Amino acid sequence: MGAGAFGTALAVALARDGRDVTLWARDLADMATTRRSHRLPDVLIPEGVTITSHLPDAGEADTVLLAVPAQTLRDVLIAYEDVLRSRTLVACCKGIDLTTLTGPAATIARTLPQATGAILTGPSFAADIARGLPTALTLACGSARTGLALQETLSTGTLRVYRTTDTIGAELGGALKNVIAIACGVAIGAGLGDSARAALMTRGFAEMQRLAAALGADPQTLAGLSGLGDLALTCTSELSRNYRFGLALGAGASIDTTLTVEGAATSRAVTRLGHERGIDLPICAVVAALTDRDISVETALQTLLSRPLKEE
Ligand SMILES: NC(=O)c1ccc[n+]([C@@H]2O[C@H](COP(=O)([O-])OP(=O)(O)OC[C@H]3O[C@@H](n4cnc5c(N)ncnc54)[C@H](O)[C@@H]3O)[C@@H](O)[C@H]2O)c1
Ligand SMILES: O=P(O)(O)OC[C@H](O)CO
Repeated sequence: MGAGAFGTALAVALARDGRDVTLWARDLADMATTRRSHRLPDVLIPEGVTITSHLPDAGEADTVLLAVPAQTLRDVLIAYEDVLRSRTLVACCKGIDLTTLTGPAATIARTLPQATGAILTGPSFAADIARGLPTALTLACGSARTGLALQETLSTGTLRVYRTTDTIGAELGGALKNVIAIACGVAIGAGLGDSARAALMTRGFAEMQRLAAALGADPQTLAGLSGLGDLALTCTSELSRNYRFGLALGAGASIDTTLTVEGAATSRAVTRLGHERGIDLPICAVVAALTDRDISVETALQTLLSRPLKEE
């Protein structure tokens, strides 16, 4: 579900590997004839993928990949409850819901408790997956048995899927790395240098670990693909929309508001979560304030540099 960049890339990769795939688009436009998503225009969707805007066309499909933005996941689950509630739902989005302050796996569990929920996350650009470039992902599912089955279902010759039962760690890693990527983009966009970016990545990772530990995640999960792996990719590549959003903020350039930039809303959500739980998340808070245009880059920098000195 979701024929944007990621949903299309996953459909293409899985169909190429022989899976029976139906790709659901909210708005079909001319996709069924052009066999292209306007979010991934260079990629031709193979005939093996059934493209539809009518969800019941998914028929008996027992696994549904939800590749919609994190802030829309809850609405999608509610709108299509009848079709989704008895299936295995794999959230492919990276973010924290602003209303409930929950990640995708927890959002599924709360909204459709009868469904089996899982999350697919980790360092991966849609364009790379669609081109068949080697990519490693994390599949997190509270049920070890379902996780094992999903790992088999979603792995292909070029997509290597690792599994974990730590859904909270996996979803926090994917959500928070986007916030830190915005901070890194701002640093580079404002000309603060690579050393500043390395500091933000490292201290940002400390914030990810702190929040994850407080919410009951396994610290090892954060050191894996869904945390450190995706942080490394997103904070260093101009293919990342979150990083590019930060670059534009830092440079004072115009922002492309049509793009999905998950870290913007998530910076606000995790800042609220931090306040509620009494957890210090200074980089996330600064990103939220910058995103809301509440502070300048200069103030953001001074805020971080003037904090009390501490042990690492
Ligand atoms: N693009 C990537 O490289 C990539 C990689 C890994 C994970 N992701 C994650 O996948 C998620 C989706 O990202 P994307 O890149 O595909 O975004 P996108 O903007 O390319 O596509 C989003 C899709 O969701 C659809 N959509 C939006 N609101 C909807 C709603 N209310 N109901 C139904 N459909 C709706 C849009 O029509 C669009 O087709 C994000 O959480 C992102 O972090 C993306
Ligand atoms: O373009 P971004 O910033 O949403 O990043 C895409 C993926 O999450 C990278 O793993």
